[in-house]
Amino acid sequence: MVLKKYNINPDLALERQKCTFDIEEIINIFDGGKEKTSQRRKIEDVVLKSGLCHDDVPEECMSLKERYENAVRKSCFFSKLMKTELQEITGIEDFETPAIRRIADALFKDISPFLLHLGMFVPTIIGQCTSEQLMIWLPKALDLQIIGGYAQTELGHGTFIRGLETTATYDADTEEFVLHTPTLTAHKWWAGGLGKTINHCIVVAQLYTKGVCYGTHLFMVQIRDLDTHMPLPGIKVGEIGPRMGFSSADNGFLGFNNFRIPRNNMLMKHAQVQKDGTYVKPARHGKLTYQTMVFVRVTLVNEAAFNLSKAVTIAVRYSAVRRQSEMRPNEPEPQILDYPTQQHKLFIGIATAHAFQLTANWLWNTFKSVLSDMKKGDVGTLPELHALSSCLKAVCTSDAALLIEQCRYACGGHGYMLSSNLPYIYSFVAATRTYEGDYTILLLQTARFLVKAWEQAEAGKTVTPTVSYISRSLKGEKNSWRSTDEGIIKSFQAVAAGKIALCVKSIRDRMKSGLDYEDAWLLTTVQLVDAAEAHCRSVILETYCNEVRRLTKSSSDNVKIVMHQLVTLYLSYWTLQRTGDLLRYSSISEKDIDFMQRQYEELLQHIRPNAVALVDAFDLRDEILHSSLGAYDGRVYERLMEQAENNPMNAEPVNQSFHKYIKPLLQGKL
Ligand SMILES: CCCCC/C=C\C/C=C\C/C=C\C/C=C\C/C=C/C(=O)SCCNC(=O)CCNC(=O)[C@H](O)C(C)(C)COP(=O)(O)OP(=O)(O)OC[C@H]1O[C@@H](n2cnc3c(N)ncnc32)[C@H](O)[C@@H]1OP(=O)(O)O
Ligand SMILES: Cc1cc2nc3c(=O)[nH]c(=O)nc-3n(C[C@H](O)[C@H](O)[C@H](O)COP(=O)(O)OP(=O)(O)OC[C@H]3O[C@@H](n4cnc5c(N)ncnc54)[C@H](O)[C@@H]3O)c2cc1C
Repeated sequence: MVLKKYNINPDLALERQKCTFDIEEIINIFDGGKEKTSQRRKIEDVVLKSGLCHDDVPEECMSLKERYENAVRKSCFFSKLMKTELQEITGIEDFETPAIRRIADALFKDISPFLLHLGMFVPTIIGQCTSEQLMIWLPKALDLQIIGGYAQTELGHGTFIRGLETTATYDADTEEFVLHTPTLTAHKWWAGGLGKTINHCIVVAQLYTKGVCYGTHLFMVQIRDLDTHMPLPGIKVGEIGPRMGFSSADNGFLGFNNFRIPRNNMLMKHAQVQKDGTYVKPARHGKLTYQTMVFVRVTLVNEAAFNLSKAVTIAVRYSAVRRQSEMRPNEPEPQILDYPTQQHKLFIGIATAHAFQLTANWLWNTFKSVLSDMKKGDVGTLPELHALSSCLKAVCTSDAALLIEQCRYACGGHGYMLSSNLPYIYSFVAATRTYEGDYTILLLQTARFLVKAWEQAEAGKTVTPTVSYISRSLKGEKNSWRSTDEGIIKSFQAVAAGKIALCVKSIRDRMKSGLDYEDAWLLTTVQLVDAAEAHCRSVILETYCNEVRRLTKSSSDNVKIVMHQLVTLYLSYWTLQRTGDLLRYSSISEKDIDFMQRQYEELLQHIRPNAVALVDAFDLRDEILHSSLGAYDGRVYERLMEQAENNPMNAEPVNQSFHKYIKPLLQGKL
């Protein structure tokens, strides 16, 4: 759609005059410096000027097939643009560039069918191939001579990877693997792009050689002819059908009928099958084939932050424009943003977007540092990364989904319109809670790490920094509540330590009563999930505070004030959400809780004048927001009417169904 130009809505113009800080300063902080802001804007200019974002009809008014075809068209031209003009700005290998991810949303209101190519296929090649394999596939994949996806999940199993049924049996006579789908439930299911788009695929299958099963391994498989795009003989492939979101991407199913691939198509960086069929197991760590999942979990924290920032931008701008009800008789209707309950719904969204973005950046740096350790042969930091990325992916995607839905509630009926974009943002983020490891499953992985850390600390061993609070707790350090940043973080750590202690005790008590470890663990899983969530909260709170302090060191006083107001709001909000836990595990009193409640309500008032400026500081262009409610100019009603008038349903004054059905019904002739 071409966005019509309007003058700024007067309410929104007034809001911007109230701003107490330099927006550009905050924009630079989140981009990582002035240079990066300028590079991002250049990238956005190039993409927006390309005309690629244009749709003849709104995406939501297209059929599923049209949506898919439109998304493929845009993906192809976008890829070409990335190879040409954008390459000059970013450098071809720089797929990490967050600016590319951001501007991709200007093209796709839903998602690109190529997402998994960049999001999982290329990262798997980079992380799992030998250098010889890398030289064969990486240039082709980066140049889009081959397009790929990641097919792990099957109809019968997603979570339990060890239970996957697809087999890859080595045939030493021909030096090939034979891929086979032995049952209905063994069909690959869900892989993005698989339905119609991709010609190659990373397939996760149980490896058999010399009659022995060695568990799941990764294989590069060509599934379609490069010229005709027809499925290769022995391949059954298609689209799985409409779903809650992801409508413009083709999630697919895949089955193999004794399909042969060369030996070299097993990704052999970590484990190998030699020509004679001898299996060589990974030298360092048994779970290195899970590395792409860890990578995506890390990027999903960023997705949670980015999508929440979009939703809260839309809802805050709308709330500044929308007037409803009256605060006192005969007074003009106030902006709904003036209601404290509305501020309560929204300002936590702004603070959370900051908290998650800074946590995502920190996690990304941790990920890079673990990768560099692993390159040197040291896998010692991997368990902590796995525990961190698991709980942060679970909690951040889950919180973001809830807060995005809250943004929709905050926009009343208009938030329910697809043109608000809130339903799209929600359905995308809701899926992130499930894929790449379901919420509960990932928290249980973190819980395993926490229980182990507890046992290590008990044995007097040093534990990693993110769980050092366990050692303090075991030394008998009592928590004394203080309502400062550090004080609150310490109390949240005391909550996490208290919950981990209870889990350990429950497991041990259950074992004493005769249960084996597996049953004792199983019966404690409700508490274990809770403990892992509490640990994750303490990590987010601490990272957010530390990062704001670090990043605003040389900022102006006004930016320091407003960024710190949001930190305090976040800490107060979570204190009030978790009073039960804090009363149980810290020395917080009723009086302290009253103080926190008052502080929270005062903060809402302090933040109120800067609310619009704070969402402007996410620097999200209208073309990325795609929202009739959230555009920079605040012309909500004009856009809603514009969209209604453009609705293809209104192209004819009388729909044919009147003549076919309604009229005969009215006349008793049906
Ligand atoms: C156009 C431009 C766009 C740019 C694109 C860039 C970014 C885009 C952003 C979006 C993202 C991209 C794509 C998004 C779209 C959709 C993608 C969706 C993809 C998928 O969903 S793929 C399928 C994912 N599936 C899962 O996640 C399954 C979850 N299950 C598991 O991970 C495992 O089964 C399990 C639950 C971890 C259990 O595994 P298991 O082998 O049974 O192990 P355990 O016995 O439980 O544990 C043994 C031991 O191993 C440790 N462990 C487990 N996992 C790992 C790991 N990953 N790393 C390190 N260690 C691990 C575990 O902790 C245990 O350790 P102990 O010491 O306790 O023994
Ligand atoms: C939009 C979308 C895109 C996807 N894209 C891909 C892709 O590109 N490639 C790919 O391979 N896969 C993909 N997936 C699949 C995805 O990774 C899985 O759906 C996900 O990992 C969850 O697994 P599942 O469906 O088997 O859920 P299940 O494991 O069946 O989960 C169902 C419920 O059971 C619970 N549960 C399961 N096991 C346990 C346990 N041990 N303890 C306690 N509770 C348990 C879960 O918590 C959950 O509540 C995609 C999924 C979606 C929704």
